[in-house]
Amino acid sequence: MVKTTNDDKKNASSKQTGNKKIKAKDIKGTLYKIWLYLAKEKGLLSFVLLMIVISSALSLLGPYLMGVTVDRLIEGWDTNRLLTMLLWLVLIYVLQSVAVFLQNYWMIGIAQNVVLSMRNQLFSHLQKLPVSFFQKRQHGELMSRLTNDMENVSRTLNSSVIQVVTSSLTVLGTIIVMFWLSPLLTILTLTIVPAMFAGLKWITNRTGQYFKEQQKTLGDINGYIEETLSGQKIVKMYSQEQRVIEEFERKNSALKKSSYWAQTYSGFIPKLMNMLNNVSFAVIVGVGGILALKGHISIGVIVIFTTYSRQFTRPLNDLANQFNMILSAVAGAERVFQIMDEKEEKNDESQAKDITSLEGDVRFDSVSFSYDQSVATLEEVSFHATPGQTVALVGPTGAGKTTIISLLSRFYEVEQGQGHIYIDGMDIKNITRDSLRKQMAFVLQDSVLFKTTVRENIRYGRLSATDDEVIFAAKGANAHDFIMKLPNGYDTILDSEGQGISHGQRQLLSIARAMLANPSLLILDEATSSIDTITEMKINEALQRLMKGRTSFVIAHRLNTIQNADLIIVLKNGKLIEKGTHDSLLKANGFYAGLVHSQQGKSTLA
Ligand SMILES: Nc1ncnc2c1ncn2[C@@H]1O[C@H](COP(=O)(O)OP(=O)(O)OP(=O)(O)O)[C@@H](O)[C@H]1O
Repeated sequence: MVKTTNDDKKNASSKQTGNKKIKAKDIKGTLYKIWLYLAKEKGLLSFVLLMIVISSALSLLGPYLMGVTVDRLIEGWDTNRLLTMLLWLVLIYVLQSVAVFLQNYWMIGIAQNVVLSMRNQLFSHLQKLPVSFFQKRQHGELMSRLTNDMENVSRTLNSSVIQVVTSSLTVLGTIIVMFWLSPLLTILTLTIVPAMFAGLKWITNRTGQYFKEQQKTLGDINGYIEETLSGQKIVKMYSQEQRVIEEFERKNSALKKSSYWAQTYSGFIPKLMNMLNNVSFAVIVGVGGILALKGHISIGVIVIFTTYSRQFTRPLNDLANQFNMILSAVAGAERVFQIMDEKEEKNDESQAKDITSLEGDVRFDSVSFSYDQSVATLEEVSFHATPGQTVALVGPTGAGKTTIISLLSRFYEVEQGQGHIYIDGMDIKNITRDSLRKQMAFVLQDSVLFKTTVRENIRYGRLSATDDEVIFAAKGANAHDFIMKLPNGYDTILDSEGQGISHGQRQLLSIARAMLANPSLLILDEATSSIDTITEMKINEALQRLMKGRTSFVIAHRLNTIQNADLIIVLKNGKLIEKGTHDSLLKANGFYAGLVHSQQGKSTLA
């Protein structure tokens, strides 16, 4: 078994960070943006800098005074003087620790303030971005920017910034004092540096290769575990257990091999540093001894140099390690800023008005639309829904049903000259987005629930609703009975995955939320997944109640809702090819009639 020490792990992790493919494209620009955040904390930052200067200076002063003490002892200092000097030394080291503590304490405060405001700004900016932005990106990737990337920035600001400044100051100060004491011995000590970096480079090149391999095989094995766990049922059904185990063992062996070499090579780093430190120690003591014998330097100078040489190689090594971490944090910050630079949803037109109520008269007038300006998603779609009507949108997958809803809710905009959408006779461009959406409610296939109580989940429909109103809505949605059977009734905490309640019950909650919102326009995206007959009946009954007196748009997958719709709009390849009632369309014996006949006996239409 390969043993790993803490140092090895530290080196390994810093190496891994360095190996990640993310690299900042505009380091200068990103650093400037980070600086703008840091600059808000200028006062505290100058205290931190002061503490860094003090602690670095004291770290030079301590060893220097020790050397002086050795020389004075040789010259015949008495015990009293020695004790006084020792007290000074204790004071210096105590003060240095205090300065280090304060610089860390204040810097953590600064870092957390910066991260707090970056995270707040990023989150609130995300809320203002248009729907099209989210459709182009994976949620996992966005989550990673809010969590991993921010964490990366936070960690680096917390420690790396201080370490880089302290290390640079210490290295610079040490070299200056060493030159002042003995240029010859300084040059000899410094010769160790190129050897140290050459050795480090040799090892890092090797480890880099193996760490890359290790990351790849680790990703591979993780993916395989996830795949087989989520597909356990299929694995068992087809009796593939043995084959899966063999494949896993093969991947596991590959991981062991790459990890073995990665750890072995990275394990050399601290050993090499130690060896070089010992060599430099021997050189200083040997050459220093000769120089002292010849009267060029005192014994005290040798003592100072031996401490300084350690004090000098360690920060150099730290600087090299921190460099990788800082680069990866800058890349993380850049990814955060990229989102902050994304354009927010367009402002409402200057003439746009707030609306407080709607009759629910909806008219599409020759509306055309394209997501990417090349392929037409909708072509000259026109229809008219009068208040209270139920409109069913029917058509094969990709026909443009969801796009019609997205345009109606202004998640996307109809471009100039591409037609108009009127609500109660007003072009929707002249209605503010916020007030328009307040008049709409959505019951979608996948009901979105939040990790809070049932009560608050329903109240999301109208935040000002009282508890009684919430219960009234739940009763109207046929949800009250099942809620009362939950462990804590309305106070039961749901999780966002909706565990503990069925798919159908989630739909009922979603209907209750819509009832509470009391919208003029209702959008329903029928659930396609199988729901038991009793719950389905409850859902249908609740929906009929919800739809009463409101203009409703139903993206229809089932025959029963469509049969009762006042208007059925049949779409194909973005074109409205038929419209009418179920009976009239059946009589016309066109595309819709064909769809109905071909789907007879099946549960879904589209
Ligand atoms: N955000 C988007 N960016 C680019 N193209 C899109 C986007 N959303 C939908 N489309 C494309 O527009 C066309 C119409 O999609 P839409 O979602 O409106 O169809 P639909 O009838 O609702 O389909 P389904 O029944 O499968 O939900 C499809 O070809 C789809 O690939």
